[in-house]
Amino acid sequence: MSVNPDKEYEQLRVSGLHAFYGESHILHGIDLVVNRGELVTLLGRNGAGRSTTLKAIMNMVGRRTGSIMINGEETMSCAPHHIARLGVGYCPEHRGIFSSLSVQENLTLPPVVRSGGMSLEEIYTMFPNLYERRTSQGTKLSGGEQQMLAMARILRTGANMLLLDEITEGLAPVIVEKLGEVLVALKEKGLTIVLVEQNFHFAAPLADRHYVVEHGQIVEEIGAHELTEKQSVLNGYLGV
Ligand SMILES: Nc1ncnc2c1ncn2[C@@H]1O[C@H](COP(=O)(O)OP(=O)(O)OP(=O)(O)O)[C@@H](O)[C@H]1O
Repeated sequence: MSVNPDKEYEQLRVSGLHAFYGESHILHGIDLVVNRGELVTLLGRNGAGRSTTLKAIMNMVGRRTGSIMINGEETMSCAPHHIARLGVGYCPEHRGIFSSLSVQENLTLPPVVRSGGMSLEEIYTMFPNLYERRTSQGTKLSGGEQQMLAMARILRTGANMLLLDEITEGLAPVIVEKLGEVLVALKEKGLTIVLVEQNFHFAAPLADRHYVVEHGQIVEEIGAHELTEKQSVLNGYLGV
């Protein structure tokens, strides 16, 4: 797959983003920037608004106001499939696979929304256990295999920016470690990753920067190099 290696390129800019579920006002002016090739986390307590931020970027929540620029293009009025065509792949919290289909069918079914998607061969090299389970039905897969399949489906679509929501949730440590290796490999390919993650020990060594979300706003931005110095501030926000 080919990805622009220019790391200075600003791929995502969210400004003054408000989002609502019906009458509930959930996001109160989110501001964040993600550059090409960066891995950025959204940290915060349960209910802070991290998942809603990813859904709002995809235009998958109710009413929104503000601005979302992807590759310099304003996308507030774009449908989710248009946003996918701009290279954004969204992996929701509860995994998006077709459980009645086999692994291989799941990997060949998604429409290639843009050029540069990973070939089946590349996918099976990155996820050897999916190759071993290629004829197994989605329902027969372990949680970890389902998570890998969900990510693999997105990589098939040619996405170069991944919005990943709680991908390690409920998975065994050995699978979490494997997912970490996959994220490192994707970063090396130049992909941009926005990670909503409860498992800070998983996210910390992978991330370039962290945004802390509280009550639907970004309340702190912490660079990887500042983590030690700001650990107590971060712990305060996360309630640990
Ligand atoms: N479909 C929905 N309808 C109404 N309110 C919702 C909906 N989804 C989420 N919310 C509310 O929006 C707020 C933010 O939820 P969100 O899922 O974005 O939080 P989060 O930071 O990702 O934490 P969590 O890990 O709990 O999901 C919460 O108060 C939640 O109850």
